[in-house]
Amino acid sequence: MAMAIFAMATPALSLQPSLPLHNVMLHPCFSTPLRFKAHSGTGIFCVLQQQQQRKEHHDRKRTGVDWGCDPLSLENGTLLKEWLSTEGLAKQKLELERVESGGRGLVAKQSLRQGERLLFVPSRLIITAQSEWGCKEAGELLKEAGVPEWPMLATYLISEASLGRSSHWFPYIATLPQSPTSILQWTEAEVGTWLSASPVRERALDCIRDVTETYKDLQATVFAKHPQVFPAKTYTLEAFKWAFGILFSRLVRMPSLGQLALVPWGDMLNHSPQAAAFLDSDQSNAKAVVFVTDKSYESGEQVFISYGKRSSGELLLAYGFIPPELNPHDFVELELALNEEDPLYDAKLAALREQGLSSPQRFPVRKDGLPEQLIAYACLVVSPATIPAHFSQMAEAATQAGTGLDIQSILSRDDETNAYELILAVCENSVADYSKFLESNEVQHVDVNQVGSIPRTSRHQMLKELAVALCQAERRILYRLQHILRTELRTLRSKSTGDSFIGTYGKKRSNGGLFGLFKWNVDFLEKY
Ligand SMILES: C[S@@+](CC[C@H](N)C(=O)[O-])C[C@H]1O[C@@H](n2cnc3c(N)ncnc32)[C@H](O)[C@@H]1O
Repeated sequence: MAMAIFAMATPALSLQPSLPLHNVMLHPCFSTPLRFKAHSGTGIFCVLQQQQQRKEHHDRKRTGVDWGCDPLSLENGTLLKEWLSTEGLAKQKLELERVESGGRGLVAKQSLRQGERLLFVPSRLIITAQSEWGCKEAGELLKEAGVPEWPMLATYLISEASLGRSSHWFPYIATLPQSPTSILQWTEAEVGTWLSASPVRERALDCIRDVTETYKDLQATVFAKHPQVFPAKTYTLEAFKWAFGILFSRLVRMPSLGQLALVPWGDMLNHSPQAAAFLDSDQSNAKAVVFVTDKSYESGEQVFISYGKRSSGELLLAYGFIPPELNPHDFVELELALNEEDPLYDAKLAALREQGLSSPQRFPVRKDGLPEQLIAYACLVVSPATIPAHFSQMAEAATQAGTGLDIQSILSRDDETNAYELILAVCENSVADYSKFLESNEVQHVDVNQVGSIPRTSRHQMLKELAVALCQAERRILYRLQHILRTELRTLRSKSTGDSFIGTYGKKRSNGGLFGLFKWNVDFLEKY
Protein backbone atom coordinates (compact mmCIF):
# COMPACT_ATOMS: atom_id res chain seq x y z
CA MET A 1 0.00 0.00 0.00
CA ALA A 2 1.73 2.75 -0.80
CA MET A 3 2.12 -0.24 0.80
CA ALA A 4 5.29 -0.52 1.62
CA ILE A 5 4.30 -3.58 1.55
CA PHE A 6 5.82 -5.04 -0.85
CA ALA A 7 9.26 -5.02 -0.14
CA MET A 8 7.32 -5.61 1.46
CA ALA A 9 6.59 -4.15 -1.47
CA THR A 10 8.33 -0.95 -0.85
CA PRO A 11 5.82 1.63 0.09
CA ALA A 12 5.28 4.28 -2.36
CA LEU A 13 5.07 7.34 -0.19
CA SER A 14 7.18 8.42 2.69
CA LEU A 15 8.62 11.35 4.50
CA GLN A 16 11.66 12.01 2.44
CA PRO A 17 14.60 12.71 4.64
CA SER A 18 16.67 15.52 3.33
CA LEU A 19 19.76 13.44 3.99
CA PRO A 20 20.79 9.88 3.40
CA LEU A 21 20.91 8.88 7.05
CA HIS A 22 22.21 5.38 7.59
CA ASN A 23 20.30 4.64 10.70
CA VAL A 24 16.95 5.79 9.45
CA MET A 25 15.20 3.39 7.16
CA LEU A 26 13.00 5.39 4.89
CA HIS A 27 11.34 4.52 1.70
CA PRO A 28 11.28 6.46 -1.50
CA CYS A 29 8.28 8.67 -1.78
CA PHE A 30 7.68 10.19 -5.09
CA SER A 31 11.01 9.04 -6.34
CA THR A 32 10.54 11.30 -9.31
CA PRO A 33 9.16 14.76 -8.77
CA LEU A 34 5.44 14.87 -9.25
CA ARG A 35 5.50 17.92 -11.39
CA PHE A 36 6.48 17.49 -14.95
CA LYS A 37 6.41 19.20 -18.27
CA ALA A 38 4.45 17.37 -20.88
CA HIS A 39 4.54 17.76 -24.64
CA SER A 40 1.45 18.35 -26.64
CA GLY A 41 -0.20 15.42 -28.38
CA THR A 42 -2.93 14.57 -30.83
CA GLY A 43 -6.44 13.51 -29.83
CA ILE A 44 -8.61 10.58 -30.79
CA PHE A 45 -11.96 10.47 -29.12
CA CYS A 46 -13.67 8.12 -26.81
CA VAL A 47 -17.05 9.67 -27.41
CA LEU A 48 -19.08 6.50 -27.23
CA GLN A 49 -17.53 5.47 -23.98
CA GLN A 50 -18.01 8.94 -22.53
CA GLN A 51 -21.68 8.98 -23.49
CA GLN A 52 -22.17 5.63 -21.87
CA GLN A 53 -20.29 6.84 -18.82
CA ARG A 54 -22.44 9.97 -18.56
CA LYS A 55 -25.57 7.86 -18.79
CA GLU A 56 -24.38 5.41 -16.13
CA HIS A 57 -23.35 8.12 -13.75
CA HIS A 58 -26.29 10.37 -14.32
CA ASP A 59 -28.09 9.41 -11.14
CA ARG A 60 -25.07 9.02 -8.97
CA LYS A 61 -24.15 11.30 -6.18
CA ARG A 62 -23.01 14.65 -7.46
CA THR A 63 -20.64 15.42 -4.67
CA GLY A 64 -17.11 14.06 -4.80
CA VAL A 65 -16.30 11.38 -7.32
CA ASP A 66 -18.96 9.20 -8.87
CA TRP A 67 -17.24 5.91 -8.21
CA GLY A 68 -15.90 3.81 -5.38
CA CYS A 69 -17.84 2.63 -2.35
CA ASP A 70 -18.44 3.11 1.32
CA PRO A 71 -15.17 2.23 3.11
CA LEU A 72 -16.93 -0.55 5.02
CA SER A 73 -18.77 -2.15 2.11
CA LEU A 74 -18.24 -5.91 1.98
CA GLU A 75 -20.68 -6.59 -0.86
CA ASN A 76 -18.41 -5.14 -3.49
CA GLY A 77 -15.52 -7.10 -2.03
CA THR A 78 -17.44 -10.33 -2.49
CA LEU A 79 -18.16 -9.39 -6.10
CA LEU A 80 -14.49 -8.58 -6.58
CA LYS A 81 -13.46 -11.99 -5.31
CA GLU A 82 -15.97 -13.71 -7.59
CA TRP A 83 -14.70 -11.75 -10.55
CA LEU A 84 -11.07 -12.50 -9.69
CA SER A 85 -11.93 -16.19 -9.37
CA THR A 86 -13.43 -16.24 -12.84
CA GLU A 87 -10.24 -14.53 -14.03
CA GLY A 88 -8.01 -17.18 -12.47
CA LEU A 89 -7.56 -16.32 -8.79
CA ALA A 90 -6.86 -19.50 -6.81
CA LYS A 91 -9.10 -20.60 -3.93
CA GLN A 92 -8.42 -18.31 -0.99
CA LYS A 93 -7.63 -19.06 2.63
CA LEU A 94 -8.53 -15.48 3.47
CA GLU A 95 -11.91 -13.79 3.64
CA LEU A 96 -12.83 -10.10 3.48
CA GLU A 97 -14.50 -9.02 6.71
CA ARG A 98 -15.21 -6.01 8.88
CA VAL A 99 -12.32 -5.68 11.30
CA GLU A 100 -11.51 -3.54 14.29
CA SER A 101 -8.35 -2.01 12.83
CA GLY A 102 -8.78 -0.74 9.32
CA GLY A 103 -12.52 -1.07 8.61
CA ARG A 104 -12.29 -3.97 6.16
CA GLY A 105 -9.47 -6.47 6.19
CA LEU A 106 -8.52 -10.02 5.27
CA VAL A 107 -9.17 -12.64 7.91
CA ALA A 108 -7.92 -16.25 8.09
CA LYS A 109 -10.65 -18.74 7.10
CA GLN A 110 -8.64 -21.55 8.65
CA SER A 111 -5.57 -21.76 10.82
CA LEU A 112 -2.47 -20.68 8.97
CA ARG A 113 1.07 -21.66 9.76
CA GLN A 114 4.07 -19.36 9.65
CA GLY A 115 5.76 -19.39 6.25
CA GLU A 116 2.60 -20.14 4.29
CA ARG A 117 2.32 -18.55 0.85
CA LEU A 118 -1.01 -16.84 0.26
CA LEU A 119 -3.00 -14.79 -2.28
CA PHE A 120 -1.61 -15.80 -5.72
CA VAL A 121 -3.21 -12.88 -7.53
CA PRO A 122 -2.33 -13.47 -11.19
CA SER A 123 0.05 -10.81 -12.52
CA ARG A 124 -2.31 -9.97 -15.36
CA LEU A 125 -4.85 -8.90 -12.75
CA ILE A 126 -2.66 -6.20 -11.28
CA ILE A 127 -2.63 -2.60 -12.47
CA THR A 128 0.68 -1.04 -13.49
CA ALA A 129 1.70 1.92 -15.63
CA GLN A 130 1.89 -0.58 -18.51
CA SER A 131 -1.71 -1.75 -18.19
CA GLU A 132 -3.92 -1.47 -21.22
CA TRP A 133 -6.22 1.56 -21.26
CA GLY A 134 -9.96 1.20 -21.77
CA CYS A 135 -9.75 4.54 -23.53
CA LYS A 136 -6.67 3.92 -25.66
CA GLU A 137 -6.49 7.53 -26.86
CA ALA A 138 -6.07 8.76 -23.30
CA GLY A 139 -3.19 6.36 -22.68
CA GLU A 140 -1.48 7.30 -25.92
CA LEU A 141 -1.75 11.01 -25.21
CA LEU A 142 -0.23 10.61 -21.76
CA LYS A 143 2.60 8.42 -23.01
CA GLU A 144 3.29 10.88 -25.81
CA ALA A 145 3.41 13.66 -23.22
CA GLY A 146 5.98 11.74 -21.19
CA VAL A 147 3.85 11.73 -18.05
CA PRO A 148 5.65 10.03 -15.13
CA GLU A 149 4.43 6.86 -13.45
CA TRP A 150 2.47 8.35 -10.53
CA PRO A 151 0.33 10.88 -12.43
CA MET A 152 0.04 8.33 -15.23
CA LEU A 153 -1.46 5.80 -12.83
CA ALA A 154 -3.70 8.45 -11.24
CA THR A 155 -5.08 9.42 -14.63
CA TYR A 156 -5.46 5.77 -15.55
CA LEU A 157 -7.61 5.21 -12.48
CA ILE A 158 -9.84 8.17 -13.28
CA SER A 159 -10.12 7.10 -16.89
CA GLU A 160 -11.08 3.53 -15.99
CA ALA A 161 -13.39 4.62 -13.17
CA SER A 162 -15.17 7.03 -15.49
CA LEU A 163 -15.90 4.20 -17.94
CA GLY A 164 -18.07 2.55 -15.32
CA ARG A 165 -19.11 -1.00 -16.15
CA SER A 166 -17.41 -0.92 -19.51
CA SER A 167 -14.01 -0.84 -17.82
CA HIS A 168 -12.25 -4.17 -17.39
CA TRP A 169 -11.47 -3.00 -13.84
CA PHE A 170 -15.03 -2.14 -12.84
CA PRO A 171 -15.31 -4.90 -10.17
CA TYR A 172 -12.06 -3.67 -8.62
CA ILE A 173 -12.82 0.04 -8.78
CA ALA A 174 -16.18 -0.67 -7.17
CA THR A 175 -14.34 -1.87 -4.04
CA LEU A 176 -12.15 1.21 -3.72
CA PRO A 177 -13.22 3.67 -1.04
CA GLN A 178 -15.00 6.72 -2.35
CA SER A 179 -13.02 8.78 0.17
CA PRO A 180 -9.59 7.16 0.50
CA THR A 181 -7.88 8.06 3.73
CA SER A 182 -4.62 9.95 3.30
CA ILE A 183 -3.44 13.45 4.01
CA LEU A 184 -5.13 14.50 0.76
CA GLN A 185 -8.40 14.25 2.64
CA TRP A 186 -7.27 17.15 4.82
CA THR A 187 -7.49 20.79 3.81
CA GLU A 188 -4.39 22.95 4.17
CA ALA A 189 -6.17 24.82 6.97
CA GLU A 190 -6.82 21.56 8.83
CA VAL A 191 -3.18 20.56 8.48
CA GLY A 192 -2.17 23.99 9.79
CA THR A 193 -4.47 23.68 12.77
CA TRP A 194 -3.99 20.10 13.82
CA LEU A 195 -0.39 19.40 12.92
CA SER A 196 1.05 22.73 14.04
CA ALA A 197 3.35 21.11 16.64
CA SER A 198 4.75 18.43 14.35
CA PRO A 199 7.33 18.68 11.57
CA VAL A 200 4.99 16.37 9.63
CA ARG A 201 2.96 19.53 8.99
CA GLU A 202 5.45 20.73 6.35
CA ARG A 203 5.49 17.34 4.64
CA ALA A 204 1.73 17.27 4.62
CA LEU A 205 1.45 20.71 3.06
CA ASP A 206 4.12 19.86 0.48
CA CYS A 207 2.27 16.70 -0.36
CA ILE A 208 -1.10 18.43 -0.85
CA ARG A 209 0.52 21.18 -2.90
CA ASP A 210 2.54 18.74 -5.02
CA VAL A 211 -0.56 16.83 -5.99
CA THR A 212 -2.45 20.04 -6.72
CA GLU A 213 0.39 21.44 -8.81
CA THR A 214 0.78 18.18 -10.67
CA TYR A 215 -2.90 18.28 -11.52
CA LYS A 216 -2.58 21.85 -12.76
CA ASP A 217 0.39 20.95 -14.95
CA LEU A 218 -1.44 17.99 -16.38
CA GLN A 219 -4.57 20.04 -16.86
CA ALA A 220 -2.72 22.76 -18.75
CA THR A 221 -0.49 20.53 -20.84
CA VAL A 222 -2.76 17.58 -21.64
CA PHE A 223 -6.35 17.62 -20.37
CA ALA A 224 -7.26 21.12 -21.55
CA LYS A 225 -5.83 20.40 -24.99
CA HIS A 226 -7.93 17.29 -25.49
CA PRO A 227 -11.27 17.98 -23.82
CA GLN A 228 -13.06 15.24 -25.75
CA VAL A 229 -10.71 12.64 -24.34
CA PHE A 230 -10.37 14.23 -20.92
CA PRO A 231 -13.70 15.94 -20.21
CA ALA A 232 -13.36 18.76 -17.69
CA LYS A 233 -16.28 17.41 -15.66
CA THR A 234 -14.48 14.13 -15.10
CA TYR A 235 -10.85 15.18 -14.80
CA THR A 236 -11.33 17.48 -11.84
CA LEU A 237 -8.89 18.24 -9.05
CA GLU A 238 -11.18 16.31 -6.75
CA ALA A 239 -10.99 13.22 -8.97
CA PHE A 240 -7.22 13.60 -9.12
CA LYS A 241 -7.01 13.77 -5.32
CA TRP A 242 -9.21 10.69 -5.10
CA ALA A 243 -6.90 8.84 -7.48
CA PHE A 244 -3.77 9.96 -5.62
CA GLY A 245 -5.42 9.01 -2.33
CA ILE A 246 -5.96 5.52 -3.73
CA LEU A 247 -2.37 5.34 -4.92
CA PHE A 248 -0.96 6.63 -1.63
CA SER A 249 -2.89 4.08 0.37
CA ARG A 250 -2.82 1.03 -1.93
CA LEU A 251 0.01 1.22 -4.44
CA VAL A 252 2.92 -1.11 -3.81
CA ARG A 253 6.34 -1.44 -5.29
CA MET A 254 7.12 -5.09 -5.61
CA PRO A 255 10.74 -5.69 -4.77
CA SER A 256 11.43 -8.42 -7.25
CA LEU A 257 9.87 -6.52 -10.16
CA GLY A 258 10.80 -2.98 -9.08
CA GLN A 259 7.39 -2.06 -10.39
CA LEU A 260 4.55 -0.04 -8.87
CA ALA A 261 1.28 -1.91 -8.87
CA LEU A 262 -2.26 -1.95 -7.55
CA VAL A 263 -3.05 -5.47 -6.47
CA PRO A 264 -6.79 -6.17 -6.31
CA TRP A 265 -7.66 -8.28 -3.26
CA GLY A 266 -4.06 -8.06 -1.96
CA ASP A 267 -4.75 -4.41 -1.21
CA MET A 268 -7.39 -5.44 1.32
CA LEU A 269 -4.62 -6.41 3.74
CA ASN A 270 -4.12 -4.01 6.60
CA HIS A 271 -0.84 -2.95 8.17
CA SER A 272 0.71 -3.80 11.48
CA PRO A 273 4.00 -2.19 12.62
CA GLN A 274 4.90 -5.60 14.05
CA ALA A 275 4.35 -7.48 10.78
CA ALA A 276 7.23 -8.41 8.52
CA ALA A 277 5.30 -9.97 5.62
CA PHE A 278 5.00 -8.10 2.35
CA LEU A 279 3.53 -8.50 -1.09
CA ASP A 280 5.84 -9.56 -3.86
CA SER A 281 5.83 -11.27 -7.16
CA ASP A 282 6.12 -15.04 -6.80
CA GLN A 283 9.82 -15.73 -7.32
CA SER A 284 9.40 -19.29 -8.51
CA ASN A 285 6.66 -18.50 -10.96
CA ALA A 286 6.71 -14.70 -11.40
CA LYS A 287 3.15 -14.81 -12.55
CA ALA A 288 1.34 -14.09 -9.33
CA VAL A 289 1.49 -11.75 -6.36
CA VAL A 290 1.92 -13.54 -3.07
CA PHE A 291 2.97 -12.94 0.49
CA VAL A 292 4.44 -15.29 3.03
CA THR A 293 2.95 -15.27 6.51
CA ASP A 294 5.47 -14.15 9.09
CA LYS A 295 3.59 -15.82 11.95
CA SER A 296 0.84 -18.35 12.45
CA TYR A 297 -2.81 -17.30 12.62
CA GLU A 298 -5.88 -18.87 14.15
CA SER A 299 -9.00 -19.16 12.04
CA GLY A 300 -10.93 -15.87 12.31
CA GLU A 301 -7.86 -13.73 13.09
CA GLN A 302 -7.10 -10.71 10.94
CA VAL A 303 -3.97 -11.25 8.84
CA PHE A 304 -1.59 -8.30 8.58
CA ILE A 305 1.26 -7.35 6.35
CA SER A 306 3.70 -4.49 6.66
CA TYR A 307 3.48 -1.39 4.53
CA GLY A 308 7.14 -0.80 5.38
CA LYS A 309 9.09 0.38 8.39
CA ARG A 310 7.03 3.51 8.56
CA SER A 311 6.75 6.06 11.28
CA SER A 312 3.37 7.26 12.50
CA GLY A 313 3.87 10.46 10.51
CA GLU A 314 4.50 8.53 7.31
CA LEU A 315 1.48 6.32 7.92
CA LEU A 316 -0.67 9.37 8.48
CA LEU A 317 0.49 11.03 5.27
CA ALA A 318 0.08 8.07 2.96
CA TYR A 319 -2.59 5.96 4.60
CA GLY A 320 -4.46 8.34 6.86
CA PHE A 321 -4.16 6.29 10.02
CA ILE A 322 -1.90 5.89 13.02
CA PRO A 323 -1.56 2.53 14.71
CA PRO A 324 -2.73 2.67 18.33
CA GLU A 325 0.08 0.39 19.49
CA LEU A 326 3.70 1.49 20.00
CA ASN A 327 5.32 1.83 16.61
CA PRO A 328 8.98 0.71 16.65
CA HIS A 329 9.59 2.64 13.44
CA ASP A 330 8.62 6.02 14.82
CA PHE A 331 10.94 8.95 14.44
CA VAL A 332 10.67 12.67 14.82
CA GLU A 333 12.62 15.33 13.03
CA LEU A 334 14.71 17.86 14.92
CA GLU A 335 15.76 21.04 13.21
CA LEU A 336 19.15 22.64 13.84
CA ALA A 337 20.51 25.84 12.37
CA LEU A 338 23.71 27.85 12.37
CA ASN A 339 23.78 30.90 14.61
CA GLU A 340 23.51 33.92 12.32
CA GLU A 341 25.47 36.01 14.86
CA ASP A 342 28.41 33.61 14.69
CA PRO A 343 31.42 35.38 13.09
CA LEU A 344 32.21 32.02 11.47
CA TYR A 345 28.71 31.74 10.00
CA ASP A 346 29.75 32.21 6.36
CA ALA A 347 32.58 29.70 6.53
CA LYS A 348 30.35 27.13 8.24
CA LEU A 349 27.51 27.67 5.79
CA ALA A 350 29.93 27.24 2.88
CA ALA A 351 31.14 23.96 4.39
CA LEU A 352 27.55 22.76 4.75
CA ARG A 353 26.64 23.75 1.21
CA GLU A 354 29.64 21.89 -0.13
CA GLN A 355 28.05 18.78 1.34
CA GLY A 356 24.59 19.60 0.02
CA LEU A 357 23.34 20.65 3.48
CA SER A 358 21.68 23.84 4.57
CA SER A 359 20.84 25.93 7.58
CA PRO A 360 18.33 25.13 9.01
CA GLN A 361 18.57 21.39 8.51
CA ARG A 362 16.32 18.62 9.80
CA PHE A 363 17.45 15.29 11.19
CA PRO A 364 15.27 12.30 12.06
CA VAL A 365 15.63 10.99 15.59
CA ARG A 366 14.46 7.56 16.73
CA LYS A 367 13.79 6.30 20.19
CA ASP A 368 17.09 4.46 20.38
CA GLY A 369 19.40 7.37 19.90
CA LEU A 370 20.63 10.36 18.02
CA PRO A 371 22.00 10.06 14.51
CA GLU A 372 25.70 10.76 14.28
CA GLN A 373 24.92 13.30 11.61
CA LEU A 374 22.86 15.44 13.95
CA ILE A 375 25.65 15.41 16.51
CA ALA A 376 28.23 16.37 13.90
CA TYR A 377 25.97 19.22 12.76
CA ALA A 378 25.59 20.46 16.35
CA CYS A 379 29.37 20.32 16.76
CA LEU A 380 29.79 22.43 13.67
CA VAL A 381 27.28 24.99 14.96
CA VAL A 382 29.09 25.46 18.27
CA SER A 383 32.64 24.99 17.01
CA PRO A 384 35.02 27.89 17.58
CA ALA A 385 37.55 26.15 15.33
CA THR A 386 39.66 28.35 13.19
CA ILE A 387 40.88 25.64 10.88
CA PRO A 388 38.49 25.63 7.89
CA ALA A 389 39.30 21.99 7.15
CA HIS A 390 37.59 21.08 10.41
CA PHE A 391 34.36 22.65 9.23
CA SER A 392 34.48 20.52 6.11
CA GLN A 393 35.10 17.41 8.18
CA MET A 394 32.18 18.14 10.47
CA ALA A 395 29.89 19.03 7.58
CA GLU A 396 30.82 15.78 5.87
CA ALA A 397 30.10 13.86 9.06
CA ALA A 398 26.72 15.61 9.14
CA THR A 399 25.81 14.01 5.81
CA GLN A 400 26.65 10.41 6.55
CA ALA A 401 27.45 8.13 9.40
CA GLY A 402 30.71 6.28 9.75
CA THR A 403 32.97 8.94 8.26
CA GLY A 404 35.47 8.14 10.98
CA LEU A 405 35.59 11.74 12.09
CA ASP A 406 37.38 12.08 15.41
CA ILE A 407 35.34 14.89 16.89
CA GLN A 408 37.37 14.69 20.07
CA SER A 409 40.42 15.78 18.17
CA ILE A 410 38.63 18.89 16.99
CA LEU A 411 36.48 19.98 19.90
CA SER A 412 37.20 20.52 23.58
CA ARG A 413 35.02 18.92 26.22
CA ASP A 414 33.38 22.31 26.78
CA ASP A 415 32.51 22.56 23.10
CA GLU A 416 31.17 19.05 23.20
CA THR A 417 29.04 20.09 26.17
CA ASN A 418 27.81 23.07 24.16
CA ALA A 419 26.84 20.77 21.31
CA TYR A 420 24.76 18.63 23.67
CA GLU A 421 23.21 21.70 25.20
CA LEU A 422 22.24 22.95 21.78
CA ILE A 423 20.52 19.68 20.91
CA LEU A 424 18.83 19.61 24.32
CA ALA A 425 17.52 23.16 23.89
CA VAL A 426 16.08 22.31 20.48
CA CYS A 427 14.56 19.17 21.92
CA GLU A 428 13.05 21.01 24.90
CA ASN A 429 11.53 23.67 22.65
CA SER A 430 9.97 21.01 20.54
CA VAL A 431 8.60 19.16 23.59
CA ALA A 432 7.12 22.46 24.80
CA ASP A 433 5.32 22.90 21.47
CA TYR A 434 3.90 19.38 21.62
CA SER A 435 2.83 19.81 25.25
CA LYS A 436 1.16 23.13 24.53
CA PHE A 437 -0.85 21.48 21.77
CA LEU A 438 -1.66 18.32 23.72
CA GLU A 439 -2.74 20.28 26.78
CA SER A 440 -4.88 22.73 24.85
CA ASN A 441 -8.60 22.70 25.63
CA GLU A 442 -9.44 21.47 22.17
CA VAL A 443 -7.63 18.14 22.49
CA GLN A 444 -6.73 17.48 26.10
CA HIS A 445 -9.51 14.94 26.60
CA VAL A 446 -9.14 13.19 23.29
CA ASP A 447 -8.91 9.42 23.68
CA VAL A 448 -6.67 7.85 21.04
CA ASN A 449 -7.43 4.25 21.88
CA GLN A 450 -9.83 4.05 18.96
CA VAL A 451 -7.55 5.85 16.55
CA GLY A 452 -7.39 2.87 14.17
CA SER A 453 -11.12 2.26 14.03
CA ILE A 454 -13.36 3.05 11.08
CA PRO A 455 -15.84 4.70 10.94
CA ARG A 456 -15.31 7.41 13.45
CA THR A 457 -17.91 9.54 15.10
CA SER A 458 -17.12 12.57 12.95
CA ARG A 459 -14.49 13.88 10.64
CA HIS A 460 -13.58 16.59 13.15
CA GLN A 461 -13.09 13.96 15.83
CA MET A 462 -11.03 11.82 13.47
CA LEU A 463 -8.61 14.66 12.69
CA LYS A 464 -8.24 15.43 16.38
CA GLU A 465 -7.53 11.81 17.27
CA LEU A 466 -4.95 11.45 14.52
CA ALA A 467 -3.23 14.70 15.47
CA VAL A 468 -3.11 13.75 19.14
CA ALA A 469 -1.84 10.23 18.41
CA LEU A 470 0.91 11.63 16.18
CA CYS A 471 1.99 14.28 18.64
CA GLN A 472 2.04 11.80 21.51
CA ALA A 473 4.18 9.38 19.50
CA GLU A 474 6.65 12.10 18.51
CA ARG A 475 6.82 13.66 21.96
CA ARG A 476 7.52 10.22 23.45
CA ILE A 477 10.75 10.04 21.43
CA LEU A 478 11.79 13.52 22.52
CA TYR A 479 11.17 12.68 26.17
CA ARG A 480 13.64 9.84 25.86
CA LEU A 481 16.11 12.06 24.12
CA GLN A 482 15.83 14.72 26.82
CA HIS A 483 16.51 12.12 29.46
CA ILE A 484 19.59 10.81 27.67
CA LEU A 485 20.96 14.28 27.02
CA ARG A 486 20.40 15.55 30.54
CA THR A 487 22.08 12.51 32.02
CA GLU A 488 25.06 12.84 29.77
CA LEU A 489 25.33 16.56 30.35
CA ARG A 490 25.42 15.99 34.10
CA THR A 491 28.31 13.57 33.59
CA LEU A 492 30.14 15.91 31.26
CA ARG A 493 29.76 18.88 33.56
CA SER A 494 30.90 16.97 36.60
CA LYS A 495 34.03 15.87 34.75
CA SER A 496 34.58 19.21 33.08
CA THR A 497 38.13 20.41 33.45
CA GLY A 498 37.49 23.73 31.83
CA ASP A 499 39.99 22.69 29.17
CA SER A 500 40.26 25.15 26.37
CA PHE A 501 40.09 24.11 22.77
CA ILE A 502 43.86 24.38 22.48
CA GLY A 503 44.43 22.47 25.68
CA THR A 504 42.41 19.44 24.72
CA TYR A 505 43.03 19.33 21.03
CA GLY A 506 44.09 15.89 19.97
CA LYS A 507 43.45 14.24 23.33
CA LYS A 508 41.25 11.16 23.66
CA ARG A 509 38.58 11.31 26.34
CA SER A 510 37.61 8.51 28.62
CA ASN A 511 33.86 8.68 27.95
CA GLY A 512 34.39 7.88 24.29
CA GLY A 513 33.11 11.26 23.19
CA LEU A 514 29.81 12.14 21.60
CA PHE A 515 29.70 9.25 19.20
CA GLY A 516 30.06 6.72 21.98
CA LEU A 517 27.21 8.16 23.98
CA PHE A 518 24.25 6.88 22.08
CA LYS A 519 25.23 3.28 22.08
CA TRP A 520 23.54 3.06 25.47
CA ASN A 521 20.73 0.71 25.98
CA VAL A 522 17.75 2.95 26.55
CA ASP A 523 15.13 0.29 27.10
CA PHE A 524 14.79 1.38 30.69
CA LEU A 525 13.19 4.49 29.30
CA GLU A 526 10.32 2.42 27.94
CA LYS A 527 8.15 3.96 30.64
CA TYR A 528 7.76 7.02 28.47
C1 LIG B 1 -4.36 -1.03 1.40
S1 LIG B 1 -5.77 -0.46 2.20
C2 LIG B 1 -6.24 -1.81 3.20
C3 LIG B 1 -7.69 -2.17 3.01
C4 LIG B 1 -8.65 -1.19 3.58
N1 LIG B 1 -8.84 -1.46 5.00
C5 LIG B 1 -10.00 -1.24 2.86
O1 LIG B 1 -11.00 -1.53 3.48
O2 LIG B 1 -10.02 -0.93 1.68
C6 LIG B 1 -5.01 0.70 3.27
C7 LIG B 1 -5.99 1.45 4.14
O3 LIG B 1 -6.51 0.60 5.15
C8 LIG B 1 -6.57 1.29 6.40
N2 LIG B 1 -5.65 0.62 7.33
C9 LIG B 1 -4.67 -0.26 7.03
N3 LIG B 1 -4.08 -0.73 8.14
C10 LIG B 1 -4.68 -0.11 9.18
C11 LIG B 1 -4.51 -0.15 10.59
N4 LIG B 1 -3.60 -0.91 11.17
N5 LIG B 1 -5.32 0.64 11.34
C12 LIG B 1 -6.26 1.41 10.78
N6 LIG B 1 -6.46 1.50 9.45
C13 LIG B 1 -5.68 0.75 8.65
C14 LIG B 1 -6.18 2.72 6.12
O4 LIG B 1 -7.37 3.44 5.86
C15 LIG B 1 -5.35 2.61 4.87
O5 LIG B 1 -5.37 3.77 4.09
